[in-house]
Amino acid sequence: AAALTGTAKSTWASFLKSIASFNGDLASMTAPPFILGKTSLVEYSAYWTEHPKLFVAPAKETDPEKRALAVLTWFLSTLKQQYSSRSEKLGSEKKPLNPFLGELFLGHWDDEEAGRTELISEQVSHHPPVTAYSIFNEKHGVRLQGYNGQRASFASMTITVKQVGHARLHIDAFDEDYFISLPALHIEGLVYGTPYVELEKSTVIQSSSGYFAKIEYSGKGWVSGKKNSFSATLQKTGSKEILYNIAGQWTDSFTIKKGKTEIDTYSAKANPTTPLTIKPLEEQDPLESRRAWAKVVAAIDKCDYEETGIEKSKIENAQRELRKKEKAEGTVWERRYFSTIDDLPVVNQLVEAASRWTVSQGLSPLLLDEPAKTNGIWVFDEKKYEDIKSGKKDAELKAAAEKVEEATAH
Ligand SMILES: CCC(=O)OC[C@H](C)CC[C@H]1O[C@H]2C[C@H]3[C@@H]4CC=C5C[C@@H](O)CC[C@]5(C)[C@H]4CC[C@]3(C)[C@H]2[C@@H]1C
Repeated sequence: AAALTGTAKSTWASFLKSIASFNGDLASMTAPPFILGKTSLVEYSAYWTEHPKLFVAPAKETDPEKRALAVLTWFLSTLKQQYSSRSEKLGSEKKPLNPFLGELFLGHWDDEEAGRTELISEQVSHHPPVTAYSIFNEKHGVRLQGYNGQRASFASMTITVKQVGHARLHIDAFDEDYFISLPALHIEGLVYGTPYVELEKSTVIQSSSGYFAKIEYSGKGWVSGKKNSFSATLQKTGSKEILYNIAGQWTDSFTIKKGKTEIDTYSAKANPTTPLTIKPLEEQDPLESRRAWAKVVAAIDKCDYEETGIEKSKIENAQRELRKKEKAEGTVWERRYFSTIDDLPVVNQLVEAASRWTVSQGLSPLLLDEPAKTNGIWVFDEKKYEDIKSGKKDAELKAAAEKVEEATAH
């Protein structure tokens, strides 16, 4: 990307100085106009399933080992979308819009083979920011749910982000669960004004069928020398035998080896993503992200940063007003699709099993993230979903939307 020049260069320099003293909450930072993104973080859940065929593939594998490999392959295919699609489309990472409490992102992918895969993403916490999501394909009985927040720190001109939360895949046909931990990342290229994500350290996938995958990330100048690199292994939990070795670049292609024999390769280029379908803005609920941020996005498109600030403040002031009212009434904002639970037994033993590996590598044991870090352990609430689908909650939804619209209007 072209190096920064003129005012952009000076605003970026002062921005970097401000990051040096930031408090860890990325969302609270005011970034220079050219780095402002037009996408809310609540939309990022969609990156998990832009390849519906790969998402449902495990449901067709009757052999548990091959099914675990299909899950690992799907997970690896999501990394490019999650962590580099904005740089590819926009030339660099951008600062996401900071979702307000209750902000929704709803959509689906239609694929001739996979059928319909539905996406529900909701900002379930604003302080700290936490996004929860549920993505499911009824035809193949494959469901992903999870939640995540970010803890950022800054050192030697690099922003390091640790993700809190986890993802969990369930395959109905085999009543199988996969615990998926989230990669830590750091932002490179800040000093040139073209920030991009590099993944680091390792993550694991632990299945209830007794398969364990670990993925170790490395970047340019590290062992592998190439940026966005990884190497992964799949083994039976507790066994030393490596069943499969997978290695390559998560932004490009990777090969799958059984022993010394290469049995498959995956290339992002050969796997185009399926577009997400969402409702036209006028049909969206006022809490849906693209409708809620439409005026801010329009102002950014016009490069009218004063108007951007005004429209953003309207949304932020409305949120402060709603929180104040709830405090006065002793109520809390009703999360539309998610609830918190005290414990997640189905995941605990997976986390415990996966921790045996992380501890054996001298890493810290995996935790199901202390609830305090994310204002609770968030799970998709099927009952809430059914009540909404049946229309039972129409009045409540309408009232919630009116509250937000009324608070934003003035
Ligand atoms: C205030 C700091 C700032 O604006 O710095 C300017 C730069 C844009 C760099 C910081 C931003 O970089 C973005 C990258 C974002 C992550 C990308 C992908 C994911 C995966 C997804 O499943 C969950 C969210 C996550 C972790 C994003 C979190 C927010 C990140 C780090 C943005 C930074 C503010």
